[in-house]
Amino acid sequence: MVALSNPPMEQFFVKTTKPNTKPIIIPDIPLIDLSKPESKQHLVKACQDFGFFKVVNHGVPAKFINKLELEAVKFFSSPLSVKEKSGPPDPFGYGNKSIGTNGDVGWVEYLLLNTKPESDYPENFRGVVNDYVSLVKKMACEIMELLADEMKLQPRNVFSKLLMDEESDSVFRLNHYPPFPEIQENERNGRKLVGFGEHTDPQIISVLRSNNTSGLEIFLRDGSWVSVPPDSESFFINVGDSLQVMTNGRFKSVKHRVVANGRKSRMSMIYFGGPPLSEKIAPLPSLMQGEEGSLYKEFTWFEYKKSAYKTRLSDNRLGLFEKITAS
Ligand SMILES: C=C1C[C@]23C[C@@]1(O)CC[C@H]2[C@@]12CC[C@H](O)[C@@](C)(C(=O)O1)[C@H]2[C@@H]3C(=O)O
Ligand SMILES: O=C(O)CCC(=O)C(=O)O
Ligand SMILES: [Fe+2]
Repeated sequence: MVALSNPPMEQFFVKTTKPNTKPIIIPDIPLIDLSKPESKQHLVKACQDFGFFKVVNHGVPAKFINKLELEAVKFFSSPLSVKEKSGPPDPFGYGNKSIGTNGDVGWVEYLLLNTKPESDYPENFRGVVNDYVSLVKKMACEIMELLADEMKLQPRNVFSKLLMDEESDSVFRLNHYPPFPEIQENERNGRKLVGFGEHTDPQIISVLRSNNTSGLEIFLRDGSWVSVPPDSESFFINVGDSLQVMTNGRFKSVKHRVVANGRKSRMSMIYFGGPPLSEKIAPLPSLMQGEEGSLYKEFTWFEYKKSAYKTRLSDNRLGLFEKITAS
């Protein structure tokens, strides 16, 4: 029998630019209060400036979040041999340390689930995941309708209908980042342990909720990585590559990553809202002004996804679809 070896530990680290420095805490992470009507302008600005924001007063009852978190804790604390019965992630299922199929590794174990009804889920997850996903999808749709309103796009469900479509190709992910005790020693040497390497999400919108353990970092346009303070009662939203294309680059899909924590486990749950496979991903005609041309070649979500899944996490996936413009 051939023993499967773990990837060498060196592969799990990234160099930090300045050793011995504390992570920068994002100064003003855009905060959207969904109970306030003026959130619309704020939302558009957050999508343009950061591609990332935090949502409060979101209307998702804590009971549904807690139930799912409890099942996730139970699942990840079960023996590896039990978890592996739900793997490998091809593309759905349990995965451990290896992300995707192109050589990425991370200090993480996870469960990737199809959000389509009747999908095959590990025991105890079916009801809780379905309840959670429907609520979070509803919130994502509300956000996208507010965005459409503010941008004067007709109909106002121009984005949200893609997630509501029966054929919507959405994914749900549970990530568990175990603590890594030797982290401080590594940080002193200017190295961070990567939980989930830098990347952008390919879909339209991602809705993330985590426990109160830090780790998520976003990449700002000034070239710095900033740590996002965790908040288990809020949701964090990020613009995906497809929404960047549909807005012809007005909204930015944010580059983000997760670094491991020295003392505590981080647990996150993410809904990735995607369009149907056959959907053409292109700038919305009603958004284009004057002589403005599309920045992107034409493609369907199926074509983008197929290409994206051949890439490594940190690759610029959209680059392949950008039009080359003469300057
Ligand atoms: C390395 C990879 C993992 C990923 C598929 C890919 O080839 C490139 C995109 C990755 C990503 C990032 C966002 C989501 O977590 C994810 C499920 C997705 O749709 O694209 C993952 C993919 C994955 O883990 O399979
Ligand atoms: O686990 C997290 O906090 C973020 C993970 C992530 O970015 C992803 O799964 O695409
Ligand atoms: Fe992500």
